[in-house]
Amino acid sequence: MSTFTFLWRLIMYRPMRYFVNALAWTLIYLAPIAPGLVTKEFFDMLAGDSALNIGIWGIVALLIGAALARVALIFVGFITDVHFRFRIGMLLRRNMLAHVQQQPGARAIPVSPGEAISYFRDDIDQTEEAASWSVDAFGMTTFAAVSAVILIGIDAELTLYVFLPLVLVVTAAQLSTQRIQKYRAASREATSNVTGAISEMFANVQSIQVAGAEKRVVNRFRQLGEERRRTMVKDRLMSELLDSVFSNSVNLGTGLILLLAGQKMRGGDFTVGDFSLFVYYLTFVTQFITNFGKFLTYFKQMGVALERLTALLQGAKPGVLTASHPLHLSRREGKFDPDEARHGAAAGYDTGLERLEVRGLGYRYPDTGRGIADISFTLARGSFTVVTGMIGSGKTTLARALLGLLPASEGTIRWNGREVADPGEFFIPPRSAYTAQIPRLYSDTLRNNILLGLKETDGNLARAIHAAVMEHDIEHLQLGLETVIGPRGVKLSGGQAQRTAAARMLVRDAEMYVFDDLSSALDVETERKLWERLFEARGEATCLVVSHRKAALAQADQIIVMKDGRIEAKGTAAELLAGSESFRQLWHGDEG
Ligand SMILES: Nc1ncnc2c1ncn2[C@@H]1O[C@H](COP(=O)(O)OP(=O)(O)OP(=O)(O)O)[C@@H](O)[C@H]1O
Repeated sequence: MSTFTFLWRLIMYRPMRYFVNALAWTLIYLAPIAPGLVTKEFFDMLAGDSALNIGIWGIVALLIGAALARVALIFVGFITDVHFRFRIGMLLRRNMLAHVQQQPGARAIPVSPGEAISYFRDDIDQTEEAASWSVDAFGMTTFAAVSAVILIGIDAELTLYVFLPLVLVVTAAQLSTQRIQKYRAASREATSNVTGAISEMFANVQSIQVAGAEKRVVNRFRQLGEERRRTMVKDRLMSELLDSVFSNSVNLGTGLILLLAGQKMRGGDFTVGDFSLFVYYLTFVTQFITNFGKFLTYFKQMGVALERLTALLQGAKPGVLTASHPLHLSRREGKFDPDEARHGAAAGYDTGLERLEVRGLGYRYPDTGRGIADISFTLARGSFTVVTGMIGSGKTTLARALLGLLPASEGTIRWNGREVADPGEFFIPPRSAYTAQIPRLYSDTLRNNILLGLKETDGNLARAIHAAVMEHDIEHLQLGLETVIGPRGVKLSGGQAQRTAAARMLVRDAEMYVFDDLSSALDVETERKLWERLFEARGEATCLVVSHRKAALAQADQIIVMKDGRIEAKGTAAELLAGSESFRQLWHGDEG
């Protein structure tokens, strides 16, 4: 999609609001025409050349009236602008967020969350800015055209002589924006290198001291500081130079008018009022050129923002960004109903799981070409299935592709015989719940981390905590469930973090529980208790568990042994001990 099409589609999202905004700002930009003409009359009156006969107070009243009208227009203009630009920003953010949420969970965004936030904030701000300035560009051009007609009417030659060099000077300055962008980018990068170095130094004080590297680190920091100084000086020099060109061009223009007009005034065909009108409009025409340049810069930046936003869509059509959706800002658009939005994918399925069939499931990571292929198995209601295998054999990939957290490239999944079209939207509570190998915890209380917004009812929290073998840990925490566990749960041990995630999963009633290597940070005794309690608590629920631990394998109705992304063997522990060499190794390896 071209930048222009992007802008056009955004405008067409709310064309009436854009039109009203454009009208308001065109009037605002046209407003100085009137005081310019009044000022001309004032000077002509002093010189006795005035055609209007309204006296000095009449002129003062007209000037005040024109100023007040402009203030009122600007007031209206800001309201129309805010309504238009924030709707565009909200639509883009809404569409991007909806797209990210529809992506398979493990690949929702192709960048770090910090970077994604900068796309949502800065790139969309940039786009809003350009769309908003397009209105100004239109208004300013109209002003320039009207004022040019008036000035040419007074003196075409002077208009040309005065405005042409001015246009050339300011345009030349605008053309150097590319250079200023280059300097700006370099100074930004140098600044982030310096701040990056500061945070690395603070994070690694001990390693720096142990390696006796203080001097080298300080020298490197000096180098980075020096680089930053150099790039900042260039950046500032260029900006100041441009600023001075813009602000001085009015003075230069006035000087030029004086030189050229003096002659004409002596001849009597150019009045003092004409002179004042030229000078008055000159300021606004200069502003027009500066601001038009600004719009061009914003438009270019909008192109960059569009590229970045499109990259975040990971191959989806850029049209996703501008698709029209209600923002639920007015009563007419109605209230947003999250349940209606969420459960579309599951309509028509029975919730109770009788049988889950997976046939020929496959997924390859685009960057390594590794993954899983030809995975087929069946889970019966209430069964306990363990997926096992060596490190890197594809166990996690299997669980994630099944749940739609990775986009499976082949295969089918059937829930009670009916094909699941979108596993990512389908496998959510109350159909299934999942604990990842590396739990995602938040800097909040333990209680909120487990409940994640769910209501606490009839001891559901206590039961989940008991099943996840967490009750002793909570007793030993000074604030118990109200303990704030720090960013990403840093105040918890690895095992506590995993069991918190397990409790989060178990507090949600689900037909199917999927655990990815839940026991990797648990001691043998805690793990034994965990499986025991889980068997007590889960009732009819079906479990799919990634594990290599005997405590889990021994309980399994079915074990799937993975090797190099494929199923190597399937069966109970006894069958596999008799028939699978890989399984024997895993089983005895756990003893070791
Ligand atoms: N995000 C990723 N990008 C690219 N390749 C990946 C990614 N994650 C895993 N792989 C590769 O896919 C293969 C299967 O990995 P997977 O994590 O599913 O194995 P696993 O059996 O769960 O391993 P572990 O026991 O260490 O958890 C491995 O060869 C791994 O290198």
